[in-house]
Amino acid sequence: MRVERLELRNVRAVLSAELRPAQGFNLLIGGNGAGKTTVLEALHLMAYGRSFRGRVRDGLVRTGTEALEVFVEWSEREQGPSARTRRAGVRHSGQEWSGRLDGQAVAQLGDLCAALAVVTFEPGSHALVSGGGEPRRRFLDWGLFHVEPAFTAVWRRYARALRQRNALLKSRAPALGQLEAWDRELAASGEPLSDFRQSYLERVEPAFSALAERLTPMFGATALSYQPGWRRDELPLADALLLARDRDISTGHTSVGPHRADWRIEFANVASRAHLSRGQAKLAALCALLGQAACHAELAGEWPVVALDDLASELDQEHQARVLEWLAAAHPQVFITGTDAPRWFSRSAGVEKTFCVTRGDIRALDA
Ligand SMILES: Nc1ncnc2c1ncn2[C@@H]1O[C@H](COP(=O)(O)OP(=O)(O)OP(=O)(O)O)[C@@H](O)[C@H]1O
Repeated sequence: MRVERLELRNVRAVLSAELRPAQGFNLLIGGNGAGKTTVLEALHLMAYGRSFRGRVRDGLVRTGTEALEVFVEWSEREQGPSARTRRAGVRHSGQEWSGRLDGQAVAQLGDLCAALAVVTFEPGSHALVSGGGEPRRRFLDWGLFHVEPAFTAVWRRYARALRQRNALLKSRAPALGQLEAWDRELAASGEPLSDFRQSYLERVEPAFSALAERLTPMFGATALSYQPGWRRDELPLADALLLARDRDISTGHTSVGPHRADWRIEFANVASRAHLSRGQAKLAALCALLGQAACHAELAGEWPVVALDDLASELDQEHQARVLEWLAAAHPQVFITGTDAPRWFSRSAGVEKTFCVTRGDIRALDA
């Protein structure tokens, strides 16, 4: 996947900008507060429906304007017979939005997000390792939305059943027949949902381990282990829901199921993730994200776009070099922001295009 054109209007400090990035490495260089991260946020918005720094209404729309606009044109499967150019645009006020994909209005933001695949590593990415389970579940679900056509329906069915069951539980005296009906729905969707997630994690693991060997050899051998959200090795979800029913009625929420699922990175030489420094947690998160990108390349037949925010301040030079060498060999389209170019580029001719960002103004440097 390769972004050919990216347009931003009224996104934070950027009044209006158009970028025509290259395949390979694209650097966005500028001073603090210049608007470099904003470009990655715009890409992320198109791929996830929100910025990695929060929702659109949390400050993404330029002050004094009504709505932001982002437009992306990208090519898909450039090498194959099904090569095509796709176009997506979104206008978002923070409250309301409208979007178009390939000339058609889209009904759900999710339809836009399913089209463009972007993997973003940013200062908050360590939450993938050191935070709660939510970002790790999102990690799995994002991958599956893109590579497993049957996943979305199963996910929606489970989410709906969970909402309904929780609403019923909150009524404190739920009708047993209704509760049983939603339990059946949860079990019927939760079992395949867990199968999808578990097998996806197994698919990510080899790429993750290969990267970890390269980036974090001091941690020793690695594994990714999945926790389904109930004792799946002992009983089916239907039984787990039945066993938890009295407790769930008294607490007013569903205590077992894939919405409580999680996964863990296990390193042979690290007793607990609490022993990881923040920088080490970031490295582990980067291995997971790039492992996911590599897995996506294998399953979807092409690389997602890779966005690395402020790489030089996140990793030391040795680790930057290892990451950049790996990316140079794999050759996805990459966007990297920084106040300066990572030093690795001074010894390699890897940069395809550099954009100078100054107070919301973005200009390509002539090669
Ligand atoms: N809603 C907004 N309207 C106008 N300007 C905004 C808005 N939100 C943020 N800004 C400005 O946009 C800039 C933030 O841009 P961004 O975070 O992309 O900078 P950056 O180049 O990545 O900076 P750094 O190197 O410090 O991380 C800041 O100058 C900030 O004051």
